[in-house]
Amino acid sequence: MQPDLLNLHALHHFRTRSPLTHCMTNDVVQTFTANVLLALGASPAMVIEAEEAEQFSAVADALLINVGTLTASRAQAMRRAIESAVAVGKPWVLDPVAVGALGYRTRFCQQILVLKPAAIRGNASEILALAGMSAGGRGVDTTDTAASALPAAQALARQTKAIVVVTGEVDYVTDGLRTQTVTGGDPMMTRVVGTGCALSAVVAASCSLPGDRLETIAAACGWMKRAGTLAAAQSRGPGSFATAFLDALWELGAQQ
Ligand SMILES: Nc1ncnc2c1ncn2[C@@H]1O[C@H](COP(=O)(O)OP(=O)(O)O)[C@@H](O)[C@H]1O
Ligand SMILES: Cc1ncsc1CCOP(=O)(O)O
Repeated sequence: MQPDLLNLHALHHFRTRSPLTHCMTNDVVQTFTANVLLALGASPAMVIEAEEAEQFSAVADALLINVGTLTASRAQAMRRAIESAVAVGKPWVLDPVAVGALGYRTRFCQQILVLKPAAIRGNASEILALAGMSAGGRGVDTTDTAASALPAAQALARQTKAIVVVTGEVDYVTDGLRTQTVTGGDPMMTRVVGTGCALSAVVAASCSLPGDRLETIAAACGWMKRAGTLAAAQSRGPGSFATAFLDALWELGAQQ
């Protein structure tokens, strides 16, 4: 990551505005996602019942839709929440967990793309599959590199008008015309569940900020990568990494 991509100005803005972030996410990563948002200064809320989700997404600053543990009733609630957010101009972000590998969620994600997500964040296999260019990864894990998925990300961005983020050893953030590259992080980020899902929540929160959305989302990717680098240097394995990662997000900007 280039130093300026940490974008401390955007980080200060993010913390000051503390985006109220409505997370409709999977069962595995709820607490970690909330803690990542809190460590960065945002305000998470996990509201999932259809009636409440519809109500809350109109009030929150941004909505995250993560299909990691999708069920039919959750799909219905998610659709109502998205429609409600869109009706009042609030941004929503899609994390297409394991799309391509599994049929029901793949069809659901393809259907909701017409509701115009502000951004889509996935690993390489998920982005390739959502773009219709491959059959998906190994469950929730990628079998492709982010670089190999960049053309698919750019095509998906042009098709949907969303900012598309494809993550991995290098993250790419694209609107189909411009592409930002974010380096850094550590492979240990893939040994703790939820770093990708939590990044998608941070991307959602970032979408609520004014300014150049591509730049802000790239900054958000940089914050996560920077925290991953710092945490890896201070930890002994996945357990201490997760704790050090949250601490690093909390301290981000203090000594950089
Ligand atoms: N090999 C790697 N080196 C450095 N950072 C990585 C690596 N793989 C993934 N990351 C980072 O881990 C986070 C999760 O990305 P990824 O593993 O692609 O998502 P997912 O959890 O959805 O599969 C991102 O911040 C990404 O930049
Ligand atoms: C393990 C698992 N199973 C269904 S959702 C999920 C979490 C995936 O989280 P991430 O891709 O961010 O590590």
